[in-house]
Amino acid sequence: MTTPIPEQSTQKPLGILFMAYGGPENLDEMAGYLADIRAGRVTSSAILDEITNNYRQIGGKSPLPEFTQAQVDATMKALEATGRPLKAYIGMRHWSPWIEDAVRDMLDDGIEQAIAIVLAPHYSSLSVEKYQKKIKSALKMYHGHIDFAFINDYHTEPGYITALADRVREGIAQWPEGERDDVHVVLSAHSLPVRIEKEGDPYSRQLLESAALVAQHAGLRDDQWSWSYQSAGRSPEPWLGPQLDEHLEALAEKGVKKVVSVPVGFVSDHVEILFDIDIAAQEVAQELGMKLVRPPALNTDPLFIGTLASVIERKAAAL
Ligand SMILES: C=CC1=C(C)c2cc3[nH]c(cc4nc(cc5[nH]c(cc1n2)c(C)c5CCC(=O)O)C(CCC(=O)O)=C4C)c(C)c3C=C
Ligand SMILES: [Fe+2]
Ligand SMILES: [Fe+2]
Repeated sequence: MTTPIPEQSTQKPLGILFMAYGGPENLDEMAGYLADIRAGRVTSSAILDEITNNYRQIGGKSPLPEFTQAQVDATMKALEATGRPLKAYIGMRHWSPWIEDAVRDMLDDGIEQAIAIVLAPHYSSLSVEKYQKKIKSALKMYHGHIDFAFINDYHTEPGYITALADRVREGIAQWPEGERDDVHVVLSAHSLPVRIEKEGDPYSRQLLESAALVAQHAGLRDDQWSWSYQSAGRSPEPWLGPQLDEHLEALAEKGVKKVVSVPVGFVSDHVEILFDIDIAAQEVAQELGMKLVRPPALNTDPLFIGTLASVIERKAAAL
């Protein structure tokens, strides 16, 4: 008697490459990490010391790899319902596990078709495009071929917007009901050099689209929120502003005393939030006599994870 062989799917898994900025696992890795971010330009010891000290104050390592892993696990769980064989890979732009290593693993696994998504909802030639270029150059380097479909942006997705609007409401709710009308919400994102504007980069337009939608969904009055950039790089060229510290000063001059800070360009809690907002901006706010509340980043918020799963699913359906 022969035992029937269970029917097995012969469909090859679709690779899903999740990409993020990358962060050091300990302070000894800082010099190498900065060398990669600064494309080999020498980092002065003053800047190295300053940034190392920032990381020391948030626990001596970047929390980004762990948040990324948790976001990927949750998204893959949400995608199980599609019933399609999928395989997740994680590649970082500026530190290990490198995007190039993830592409190598995908080639070794025989992946033929894949979707690439950056854990950053807004497109820029200086961010998302650079991640995509790394995939292309890794394929060339390994003389391999994978048919990649790129997700460029997802900055107006309803789940992402609603999750951020929830954060805004959570922040405002820190004040007693009678005081909430006086709370001002500052929405922000990573600054980039001003030159991107002349190059027709969609980054700032997309950010302002997200911000306006978040404000609308949170039911904010037009005068109850404003936009600011943050975390400008340490290079001599002009960066998009206003920067968060000067923006807080301008708000204080207008009499604002209660502020909720919600960074819309970052999807997890890492140094640009944990140091740049929770320590540096908080210090400025206190000096100005303001109370500043910063609700947690999206991290594994089910609405955000649902957004990632939905944009991936839609891309997969269109292949
Ligand atoms: C939209 C673009 C960028 C995002 C998002 C971003 C996130 C991010 N950055 C750091 C840490 C550092 N960034 C640094 C410099 C730097 N960052 C960007 C863009 C984004 N970063 C640019 C264009 C630059 C300048 C690079 C250069 O050529 O000089 C640095 C280096 C020191 C400095 O210039 O401040 C650090 C450190 C993290 C952790 C992060 C989170 C996702
Ligand atoms: Fe950066
Ligand atoms: Fe930065």
